[in-house]
Amino acid sequence: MMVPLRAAPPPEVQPEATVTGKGLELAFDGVTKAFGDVSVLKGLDLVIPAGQFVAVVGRSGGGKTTLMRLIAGLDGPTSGTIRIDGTARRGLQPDVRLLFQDARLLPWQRVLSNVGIARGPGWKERAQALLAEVGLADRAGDWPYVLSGGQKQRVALARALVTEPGILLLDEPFGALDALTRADMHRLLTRVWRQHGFTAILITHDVAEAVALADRVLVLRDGRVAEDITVDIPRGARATGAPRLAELERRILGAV
Ligand SMILES: Nc1ncnc2c1ncn2[C@@H]1O[C@H](COP(=O)(O)OP(=O)(O)OP(=O)(O)O)[C@@H](O)[C@H]1O
Repeated sequence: MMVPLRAAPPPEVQPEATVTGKGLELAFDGVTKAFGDVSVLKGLDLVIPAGQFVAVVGRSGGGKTTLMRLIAGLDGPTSGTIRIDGTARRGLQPDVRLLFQDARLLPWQRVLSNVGIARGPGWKERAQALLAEVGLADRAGDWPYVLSGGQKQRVALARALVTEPGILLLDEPFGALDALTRADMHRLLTRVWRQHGFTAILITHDVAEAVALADRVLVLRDGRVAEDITVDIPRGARATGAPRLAELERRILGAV
């Protein structure tokens, strides 16, 4: 039997992202983090809806990595609560994955095994499919040392996605790449974010990167969110350098 096709909505109301809705909501209630006498985060109140792409910018030492470590469960807040989909976060959780500036691949494992690090039934097929998604289908049998920096980051991205995380934390993942490779990675990340629907939190020093990728940019200053800026420009229009984009960049730079 033929399944009737649903009529596509007119282009002007078509949602920009085809998110499958696996992202998790992240909430901070009065989150404080102190190291000795120094408060790095000072009572953060924030809700990041499921599936949103948020960039966090701020000066060096502003607490960005500390924030990531708290979300990842690598460290706990001094006071306050972090909730993931309404539940207080405790310790490491498999639905939150991290991507760092260095790919951190296991040098003694081939590319396929690096991606399929969480074994289990069907892991090879799953790892192979993810390698294809990041454009490395033909590199499954290679050792990590033969890959370029950008290719290593693609493998790390595939590995992060293998457990279908609800939240992906990206701590300056493209900082070490050249401009062209970085632009390729931006396109790839946008594509997989749409495809997989995770909530993305990207730390970056690069304001242009923040407004190119995110729905929302948080400026972290003196342990607080100094600015919370919505990037109200469709992604398709961002590459062309819309005047509104330059205006947002100036505003963010001013706040940093
Ligand atoms: N384990 C720790 N013990 C003591 N102080 C710490 C610890 N971790 C971080 N800090 C301090 O907290 C402050 C914020 O550090 P954090 O790494 O979060 O900043 P950042 O915004 O990520 O900086 P960068 O952009 O340079 O990576 C810094 O002053 C740092 O020295």
